[in-house]
Amino acid sequence: MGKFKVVLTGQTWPSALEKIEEQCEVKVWKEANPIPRALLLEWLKEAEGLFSTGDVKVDAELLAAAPQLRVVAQASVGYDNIDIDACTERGVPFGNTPGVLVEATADLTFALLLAAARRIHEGWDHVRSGNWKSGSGIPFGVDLFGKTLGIVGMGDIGCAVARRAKACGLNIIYHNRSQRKDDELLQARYVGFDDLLHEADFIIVLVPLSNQSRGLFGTEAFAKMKSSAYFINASRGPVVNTDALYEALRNKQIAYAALDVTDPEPISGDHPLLSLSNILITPHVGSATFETRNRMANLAADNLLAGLDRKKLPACVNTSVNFV
Ligand SMILES: NC(=O)C1=CN([C@@H]2O[C@H](COP(=O)(O)OP(=O)(O)OC[C@H]3O[C@@H](n4cnc5c(N)ncnc54)[C@H](OP(=O)(O)O)[C@@H]3O)[C@@H](O)[C@H]2O)C=CC1
Ligand SMILES: O=C(O)C(=O)CO
Repeated sequence: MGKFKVVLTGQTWPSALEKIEEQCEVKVWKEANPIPRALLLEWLKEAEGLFSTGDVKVDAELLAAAPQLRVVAQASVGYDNIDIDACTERGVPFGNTPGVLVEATADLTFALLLAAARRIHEGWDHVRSGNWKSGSGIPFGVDLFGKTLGIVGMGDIGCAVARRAKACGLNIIYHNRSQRKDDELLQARYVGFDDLLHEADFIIVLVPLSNQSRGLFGTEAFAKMKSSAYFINASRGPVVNTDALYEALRNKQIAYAALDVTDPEPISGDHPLLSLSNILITPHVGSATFETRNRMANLAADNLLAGLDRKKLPACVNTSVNFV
């Protein structure tokens, strides 16, 4: 039997690539910019597997252009760029990478909270620019201990953030569409969305992007927050209305924002948000550690190879078409 034909929309880690290349003939997009749509569709004409690095839209048009496709695997837990219904209709299982990135993403999310609360980046700028002549002019922050953290999206990563927050003496409230069964264990209180906005000193957003969560944080939501609130988004940029966030920060309706994700993403260096002094932005690096990205690439490769073999994917989103 010949090798499977597989398309990779970007470069992946050597250990994962080696595994794929043992069984597949691969076409890899190696440029820094995303693969042009027309070229991707051309490449997919005969492809049996698609390995996505996250920067392509997988929809009915793409699936129609890939009649031999057996599986789509993506090296991320979020899959807002994938039309799951379209995959299911075509009988194509889609695999993502839950679990393996939880601790790294929780570390980064909590690091954003700490950096914003204690102005770590501003302190470093102060030192590096040679302005540290005495105790004056140093950036002052706010305490965490005894304050309230509101987590919107208390899932795998939200719970890992909650553990870190508990160790710092924060009280935790959270909002999901439904209450968790393990609140007591988590020592977290379930509240309605508006109550969370009113009560929280720090708000962390970790909801998947969906039609329900798109624009969840807009003018109305920011108006309900404390003027001393810190807002941290590590989920997806479009969960937040960027113009509304800009106004809320500019008018000091809220105190500070720290973002790992933006809309648009990447955000350009001359975007108005970047001119504000009460914001900190990292370039979507939640899972970006050597170990974690390696694990994600390998799980995605395992999903891909299982799908090509018509076997059960280790992590499948549309389980109704997962092979048994
Ligand atoms: N910055 C980065 O690099 C990374 C970002 N992410 C993002 O984080 C997201 C969360 O990941 P993970 O924790 O693994 O996912 P999980 O599925 O484990 O958790 C998601 C949680 O969000 C809740 N939720 C879903 N929709 C809504 C909604 N409309 N309103 C309120 N709560 C909602 C769910 O509860 P319920 O169903 O009860 O509502 C669930 O508890 C990913 O989808 C991804 O977008 C992930 C990894 C890295
Ligand atoms: O996994 C995800 O959803 C990311 O955003 C990148 O790790």
